[in-house]
Amino acid sequence: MMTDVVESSGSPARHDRPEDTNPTGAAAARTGTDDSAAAERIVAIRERIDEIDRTIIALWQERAALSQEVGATRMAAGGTRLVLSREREILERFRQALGADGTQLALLLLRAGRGPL
Ligand SMILES: C=C(O[C@@H]1C=C(C(=O)O)C=C[C@H]1O)C(=O)O
Repeated sequence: MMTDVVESSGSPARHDRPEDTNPTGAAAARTGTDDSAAAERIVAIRERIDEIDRTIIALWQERAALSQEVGATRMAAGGTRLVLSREREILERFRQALGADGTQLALLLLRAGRGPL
């Protein structure tokens, strides 16, 4: 029978799984499965995911600081705070590499570099 489960994203998803086979043990609480081989692999993959996330956060912060420094340097020299042609290049780079999500990501990156407008 179909059962409703709430996945970690918070959105409900439907699975063909009898209620009495829902994973319920301690490993399942951490990884979403009672299968020990799968749980072990998931834990290993998550270590790399966590490493990647730390790198992304550090790079995000470095980029924002550099972008703010460019803006401050330019304004101190009498230039503009933003250069829209350069921003368009960056949006296009991310769109080409990642599609529509890339555009959204680039918009967030550019916003982080601007600080409050
Ligand atoms: C960092 C710069 O200044 C601003 C910020 C940008 C960015 O975060 O990439 C790009 C263009 C400018 O609007 C730059 O001109 O390179």
